[in-house]
Amino acid sequence: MNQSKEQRILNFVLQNAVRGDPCSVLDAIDKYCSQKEWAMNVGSEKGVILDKTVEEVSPSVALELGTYCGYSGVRIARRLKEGARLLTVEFNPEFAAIAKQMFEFAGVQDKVRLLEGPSQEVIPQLKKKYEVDTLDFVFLDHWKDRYAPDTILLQECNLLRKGSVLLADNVIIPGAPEFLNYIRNNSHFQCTNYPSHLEYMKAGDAMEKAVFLG
Ligand SMILES: CNc1ncnc2c1ncn2[C@@H]1O[C@H](/C=C/CNC(=O)c2cc(-c3ccc(F)cc3)cc(O)c2O)[C@H](F)[C@H]1O
Ligand SMILES: [Mg+2]
Repeated sequence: MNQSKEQRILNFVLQNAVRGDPCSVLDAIDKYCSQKEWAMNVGSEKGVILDKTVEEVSPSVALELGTYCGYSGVRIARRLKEGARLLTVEFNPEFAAIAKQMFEFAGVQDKVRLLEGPSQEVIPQLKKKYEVDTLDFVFLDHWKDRYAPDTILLQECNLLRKGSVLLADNVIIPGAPEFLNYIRNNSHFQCTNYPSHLEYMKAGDAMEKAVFLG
């Protein structure tokens, strides 16, 4: 059975990156996806916005929705302080298996916990099953029409506290109009837009940061 693109990305990392070196893993994925096969990783340009936001927030507990191959999970985990953890949610078993191997090769597996399942089922379990009190940082990068409902669900489950930071990828391409409309017209969130470019392409894209005001 011929391999998937995601398996080819992982193989390229295993053969070209350095085990235990997260930066070399990110560089290998960016090299493969810019030169061989495009893939929907947040990429190096928007990745810097992600890095800066994680450094600014310095989260103890971070959540990622949409693990895919683990690129942004490695990107976030490598910046986490001692004892901090990333919970990342992925419902496609093939992608989850790829991402798990990516985290182990990068050496961030002790900081990352991959939760297999749909976000709408996992989010309500975070407090009881995964011992989360509140989330300091949330990276949204899953199906774009799920950004708004999951942001509402996070609030309904009391997972946000004053100062919790949401960062959403792709608010231009593919776009998340319902999310932008919801979050920018909601007095409980302070929003900032970060113009950038679509990963590995010249087209314009942007990230949106939303700070929960409580
Ligand atoms: C709905 N709840 C979910 N729960 C758990 N895992 C989920 C859930 N929903 C999806 N997943 C999981 O999260 C991932 C989905 C990522 C979706 N990302 C994109 O579509 C996306 C698309 C483009 C793009 C831009 C231009 C173009 F021409 C074509 C594509 C660029 C981007 O940066 C993206 O992030 C994964 F695949 C899915 O199993
Ligand atoms: Mg994305």
